[in-house]
Amino acid sequence: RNNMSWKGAALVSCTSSFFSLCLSLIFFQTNTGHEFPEFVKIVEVGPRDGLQNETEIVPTGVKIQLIDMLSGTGLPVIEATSFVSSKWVPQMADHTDVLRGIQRAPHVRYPVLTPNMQGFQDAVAAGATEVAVFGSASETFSKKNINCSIDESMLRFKEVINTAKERQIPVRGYVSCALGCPHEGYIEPSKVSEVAKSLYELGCYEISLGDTIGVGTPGSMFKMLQSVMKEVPTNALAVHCHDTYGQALPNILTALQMGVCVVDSAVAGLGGCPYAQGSSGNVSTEDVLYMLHGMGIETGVNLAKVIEAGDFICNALHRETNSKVAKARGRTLGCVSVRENI
Ligand SMILES: CC(C)(COP(=O)([O-])OP(=O)([O-])OC[C@H]1O[C@@H](n2cnc3c(N)ncnc32)[C@H](O)[C@@H]1OP(=O)([O-])[O-])[C@@H](O)C(=O)NCCC(=O)NCCSC(=O)C[C@@](C)(O)CC(=O)[O-]
Repeated sequence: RNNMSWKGAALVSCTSSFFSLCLSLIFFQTNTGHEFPEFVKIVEVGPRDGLQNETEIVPTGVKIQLIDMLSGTGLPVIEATSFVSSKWVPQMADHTDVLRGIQRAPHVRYPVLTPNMQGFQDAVAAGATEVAVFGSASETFSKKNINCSIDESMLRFKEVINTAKERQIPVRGYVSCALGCPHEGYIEPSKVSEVAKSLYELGCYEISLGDTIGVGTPGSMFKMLQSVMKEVPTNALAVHCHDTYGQALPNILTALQMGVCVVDSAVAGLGGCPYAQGSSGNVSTEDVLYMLHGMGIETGVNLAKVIEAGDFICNALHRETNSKVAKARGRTLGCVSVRENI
């Protein structure tokens, strides 16, 4: 009887979640007038965002092999490492060896994080051809993450972006805490749009809006994007969702429906930010691909090969994958269409 009532409750809960998701999508559709995009660009952040929070140092060879495996999956962008202080993030201390050690595939871009001129110069010396600066919509997070205020960070980024322009190096920009801050809590959408606008005007070609601690919902994602889209063209926006509250896929779906067609994700759902305690990994690349392919949205990425790369890194880390799709793949689900998506 307990089992039956549990199943009944689960069914009611799933059915009501499904209907509320459908209702919210209909609401968003009528309010945004957008259809889903036909193609979505996936930015794989596993080797950087995914690994930066690991307490045990991951051998450089493992990082290189992971990136090389991901390079063979059809992913167009793989964020390889970050040129930050090794005192702050020891896991990324081998950035130069990683960047020099990977086999670059011709159609893949390998951006690296550069918080300041020192990081930029080291990255270029190591062979970086694309970089990313990372700001925050929260003053406190900015201080804790990069040791300066938002205004100071913009001055540093301006120098990086201007030098990058001279060398024709594209720069991506991140806005952390776009849907909440581990220290300040709620962040006004207007603050997110202000920081996104500054980065865009400085010359970042794409602005990735990070739900750093994974607290967002389709409701807050909708409001935040509505505000940002007044300042930055939609085709220059990306979403970067962590899955702490299990909202990453619905949040991404909301963004897609509003016209965003760039999604950051991490193989095996690795990750977390060293300066955002308790936040879980990024949304898994496998789960995003499964959803997109199931909707008929093209990505050019081979999901089965991403799952293989996920198996590799999870074995190396002695860890179970965070990807629901990778977990489900090993089971007999008795449903042909599920396998077709893989
Ligand atoms: C930004 C800094 C470097 C400022 O750090 P600082 O201590 O304020 O820097 P400083 O300019 O005062 O210099 C102090 C020392 O740091 C060195 N230094 C200075 N710059 C560099 C550099 N680039 N690389 C290596 N070393 C550097 C510098 O040479 C000096 O060395 P010392 O003389 O003491 O030996 C520091 O705060 C830092 O490294 N922070 C790391 C932040 C980080 O990596 N956070 C995680 C990534 S962000 C994230 O995960 C969010 C995101 C992007 O994924 C999106 C989302 O989910 O929201």
